[in-house]
Amino acid sequence: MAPQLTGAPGSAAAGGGAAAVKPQFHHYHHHRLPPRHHHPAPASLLSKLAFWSVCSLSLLLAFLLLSPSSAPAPRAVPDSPRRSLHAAHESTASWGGAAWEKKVRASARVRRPRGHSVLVTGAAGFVGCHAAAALRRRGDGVLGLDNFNDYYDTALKRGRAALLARSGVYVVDGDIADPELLAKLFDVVPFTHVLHLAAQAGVRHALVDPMSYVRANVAGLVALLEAARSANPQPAIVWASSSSVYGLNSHVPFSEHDRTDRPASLYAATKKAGEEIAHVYNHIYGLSLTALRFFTVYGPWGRPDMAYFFFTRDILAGRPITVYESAGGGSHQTTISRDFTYIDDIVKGCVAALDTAGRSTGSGGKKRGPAPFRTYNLGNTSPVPVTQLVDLLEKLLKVKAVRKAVKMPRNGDVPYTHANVSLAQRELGYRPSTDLQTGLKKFVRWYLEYYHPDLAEKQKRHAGSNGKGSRGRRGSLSSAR
Ligand SMILES: O=C(O)[C@H]1O[C@H](OP(=O)(O)OP(=O)(O)OC[C@H]2O[C@@H](n3ccc(=O)[nH]c3=O)[C@H](O)[C@@H]2O)[C@H](O)[C@@H](O)[C@H]1O
Repeated sequence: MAPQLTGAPGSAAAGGGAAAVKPQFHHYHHHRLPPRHHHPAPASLLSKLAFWSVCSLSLLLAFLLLSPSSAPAPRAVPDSPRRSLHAAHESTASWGGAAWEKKVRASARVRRPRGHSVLVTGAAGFVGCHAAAALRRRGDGVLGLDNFNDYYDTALKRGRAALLARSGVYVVDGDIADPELLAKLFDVVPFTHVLHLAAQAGVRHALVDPMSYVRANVAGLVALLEAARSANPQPAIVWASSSSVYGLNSHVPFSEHDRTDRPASLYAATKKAGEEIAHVYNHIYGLSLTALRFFTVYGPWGRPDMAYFFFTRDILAGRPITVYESAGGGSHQTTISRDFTYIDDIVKGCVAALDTAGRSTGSGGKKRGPAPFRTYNLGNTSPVPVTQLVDLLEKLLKVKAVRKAVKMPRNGDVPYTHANVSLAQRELGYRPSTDLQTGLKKFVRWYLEYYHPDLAEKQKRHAGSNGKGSRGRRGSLSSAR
């Protein structure tokens, strides 16, 4: 039975709990202070002094109790659920306790011979939820981890997690930057692999909130690698880097041998930093590490901050869309293009990377021999101009877009991406098979069913009367069927 996913936006507001303990003394203080020249009787003065001392002490106590750094939690197994209160994302989620551990173990239990036990970080994210579902479908043990932050609509993230829950994948509500939680997870489950997809994504948003990129993509990655290198056994790690590391590289198609030292955005710089950090952990601790450079991934259950997604929303609402049309000063390209890659192709690449990842060699925090260190492009190999993306959306939505063509601003975007995937093809058997038109059709069908079920129904009836009927798949993560 398909879940109803069109409800109100999620209520999991990050950091909302702090307001409840904020002292509201300002007005009280102001109104009750005695007049300046009034001399109260000694007894009354003493009782006032006592009253304010108690207030100050309570405030100090409340501050100390709620401050994460002042109350380091012990590494011991907590009997009752614990609240995560970490600076990177003030998750109000609780974890720990016997019932929680049972759920964690059940989710990570392998159900096929020689299957993997995989921790998927960012499991309530776009790629994370599809990858977790695919691994679970073939019988791998899968545990999700996600902090459900509000970078975009948390209801969408909760919806993805709800679907995963139905297929037996539990998504722990917690942060990758929470070392105690990570240590606990590795204590409870001897993960063979980590698919690390939790990150602060989005190229342009880095102009707005640069520190969120440093926290998630640098500090968060280090926290995860620290936990993995101390784990016994050490897992093999496959993680999401980005096509954006190629930055101002003008040699096309982009190959893994090309320069990646000229990023155009802070997002790209943090992903590039991640690749270097990963090398350190491979070199010192013998962790098996594979970086996958994703090229503009799109599809059902996608990210609302990406152009194909918000273009769809705005076209349907009759709002103008801004289409970047020329690079202005680029050496060889004038058309802004992307190597748009369909989610199912990316998931196949992730699964193949997990299957082919050699083992980590360290134990007890020490390297015992060389471990694999790999980097692969996962793209589609056929760039499409953004103007053509809009043409396709107009056709599929049957609505004309109100286009505002502008020269690409200097906002971190690069003019052009194009993947050379021959290395992934050779070593992972990666062969992208979905062109943009086919993939967008699947995205649009999902989008309408999720956000505009009436419109979806109308389109279906129309297609049915033309002999092209399709069965609704609302609430399903298997987008390829
Ligand atoms: O491959 C990656 O590593 C990255 O892919 C994605 O970034 P991008 O390729 O930039 O995708 P996206 O924002 O959808 O813009 C698509 C096109 O629309 C153009 N664009 C964008 C906005 C706008 O208003 N107008 C416009 O023309 C824009 O100039 C661009 O040409 C992920 O978001 C990122 O997290 C990272 O994973």
